[in-house]
Amino acid sequence: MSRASLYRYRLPMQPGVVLGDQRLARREGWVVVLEVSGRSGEGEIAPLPGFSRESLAEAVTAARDWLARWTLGKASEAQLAAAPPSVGFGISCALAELDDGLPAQADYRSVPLCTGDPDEALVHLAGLPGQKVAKLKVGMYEAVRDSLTVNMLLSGLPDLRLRLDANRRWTRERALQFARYLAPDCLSRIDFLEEPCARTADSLAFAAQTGIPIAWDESAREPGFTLRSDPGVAALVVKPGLTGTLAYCRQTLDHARQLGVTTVISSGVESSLALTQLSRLAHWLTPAVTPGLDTLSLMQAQLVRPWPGCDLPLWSWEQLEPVEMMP
Ligand SMILES: O=C(O)CCC(=O)C1=CC=C[C@@H](O)[C@@H]1C(=O)O
Ligand SMILES: [Mg+2]
Repeated sequence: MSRASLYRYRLPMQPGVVLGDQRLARREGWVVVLEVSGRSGEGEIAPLPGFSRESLAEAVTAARDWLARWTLGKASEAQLAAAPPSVGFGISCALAELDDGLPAQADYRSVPLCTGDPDEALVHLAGLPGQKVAKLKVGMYEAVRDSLTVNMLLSGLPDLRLRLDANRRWTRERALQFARYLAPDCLSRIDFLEEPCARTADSLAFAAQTGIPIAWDESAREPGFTLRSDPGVAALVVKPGLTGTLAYCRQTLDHARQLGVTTVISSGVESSLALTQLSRLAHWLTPAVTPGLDTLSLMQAQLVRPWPGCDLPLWSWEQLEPVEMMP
């Protein structure tokens, strides 16, 4: 006997959270629960506004449709692969948990995300043990201000390395302006700059002209994108929650590895439920690369599965809204 359930959640974000070009007051999505012969598996379906092509309505419609067929034994992996990415990811995680297809082990490491006051970030990073790598958003202010922040962090902490992310906000000229203001002795400690320019050609030209390695993130999820081992491309950021089924994510990671491109598993600002699954996935498939999963600090609560060490309130199943499934 197969049983599928969907639960709607609406988690409040911290005040002032801006992702891409959108302010996000709350994070909405669904938890899918699959039960078969006393075993169960869970997954999270959470398209991210401004980053996912599918809307919340499209996601839940596709999820209810596939799940209705699954309970009748008439759904296929191919149909799931053709579903919107957030649906493919959430349901494939639940299916994987049903048959132990997602290893339970994780180390819950993450590269800290620097948000808010750079001086506070400096103090926080100074206290971190071991190899210091942090992520910093750029492109939201003037190029000179962003470069001053980068210079301050890297000169203040000689053992710090940075992942930067412009979310395709710059023109080539603005990106080059940013690079010109960077302290030359700091450049070697920038692991990569995600998505500097709106146009991929400009991002490649930026990498070639400045020697600053870039990483693809949003571009790699655009229709027609082909990953190549272009000079200057250091990494591919993979957000499984926005990419698709676990099988497709594995294919994507394997393809990048064959091209010699480092892969970094990253959060799509899912709840603690999916983030713990992403940590397991990173430990399994990209164990040598610390993932970018430090997004719980953007939220005001966790969801049914806590992230170890996080002291945000944990919402229980009773705080979720059951969704009526298709007959
Ligand atoms: O990658 C990380 O370290 C954390 C996740 C993260 O930076 C992002 C998540 C979702 C959207 C963006 O704001 C941003 C990104 O573009 O990578
Ligand atoms: Mg990014």
